[in-house]
Amino acid sequence: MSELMVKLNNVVKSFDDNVVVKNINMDIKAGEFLTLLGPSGCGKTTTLRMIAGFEQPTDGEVIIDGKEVSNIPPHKRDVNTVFQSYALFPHMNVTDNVAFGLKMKKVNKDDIKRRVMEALKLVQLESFAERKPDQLSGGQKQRVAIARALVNSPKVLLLDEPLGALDLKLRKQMQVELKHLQQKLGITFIYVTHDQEEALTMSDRIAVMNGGIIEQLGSPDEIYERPASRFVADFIGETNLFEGKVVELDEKHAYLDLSGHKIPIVPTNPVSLDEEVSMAIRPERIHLHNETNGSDFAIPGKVVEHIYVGSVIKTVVSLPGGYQVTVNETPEVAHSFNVDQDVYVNWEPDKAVIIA
Ligand SMILES: Nc1ncnc2c1ncn2[C@@H]1O[C@H](COP(=O)(O)OP(=O)(O)OP(=O)(O)O)[C@@H](O)[C@H]1O
Repeated sequence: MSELMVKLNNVVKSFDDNVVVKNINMDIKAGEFLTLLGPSGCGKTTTLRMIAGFEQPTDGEVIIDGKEVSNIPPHKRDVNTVFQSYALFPHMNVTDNVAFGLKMKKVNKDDIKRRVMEALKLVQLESFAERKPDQLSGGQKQRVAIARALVNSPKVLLLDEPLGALDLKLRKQMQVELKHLQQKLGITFIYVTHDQEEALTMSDRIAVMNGGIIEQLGSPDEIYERPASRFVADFIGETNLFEGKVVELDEKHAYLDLSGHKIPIVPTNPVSLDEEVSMAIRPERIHLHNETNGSDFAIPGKVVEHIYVGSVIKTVVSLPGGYQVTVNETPEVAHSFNVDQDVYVNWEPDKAVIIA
């Protein structure tokens, strides 16, 4: 997976005076599943459309498989796009929808038939070949759209919120199917979504975008466990954020002062004495205790409420300095602490991250 497939080189896109993609650089490897993730309006779709060829960069280069393609139209690039809206031809049956691109390219009839059947088989729609789009469910329509893209054997498949119109259960099922398909075919997938759970489930790497820039590019694990910025920590999953001053440093730890309590952290980036920093800790990394238990540190607090969310309970605890933290625990553990009870919270020092 080391061969480079798509390269974005200082790519900028403006619409009139509005710069919506600001100097993006990104290397996407052959066979990689890369997701552009971010809130509405952050520039994900515009970035994808520049790779597809539907938009031209205002500045910079788009390189696909070693070739600069910025001025090459979409149909001459080795890429295909799957849209949320499916974009199927309503008057054509499934076979004709999937065959359309190959017919336009004047591929011979036998090859078209074979390739269409192969593509329908990949998405498990062989028995639906004669149906029209309005005789299919949303998930089946999206499978047709995927088959229509795959039939061209593109080097890169671009997917713009392809599961956005499906209900939660079907979306989860299709996420797994799409990931398996991508692994089986070994095609580079570039996937746009604003759904962080979807991105974490499917991707080899995620580019978290915000305001036209990439805030962080990394594996789901890196993005989740080591968010590089406050925005990433906040946008991906749930997190507890603290502000504090570095009051002590030793070989392994930095110690933050949080309203008079010294909190040890294992910093991944160098920090200096007296520096004001932000610290993020995930709810599932915080533990509740009745006593200090002689641990390295324990912050006293009071249970505010329990929130039920299925298999975990979110316990909100007020801490000194006006902070409130959310702690995820199993129902058994959470229920052993009552609302208004005095408690202690702590975590492993290496589970907290210092962020920019
Ligand atoms: N053709 C256009 N003309 C003018 N502005 C545009 C055009 N296309 C996109 N924009 C603007 O560019 C910004 C980024 O849009 P883009 O569609 O890339 O965002 P997105 O991250 O994909 O958001 P969403 O998740 O809502 O689709 C938005 O402010 C949008 O209004």
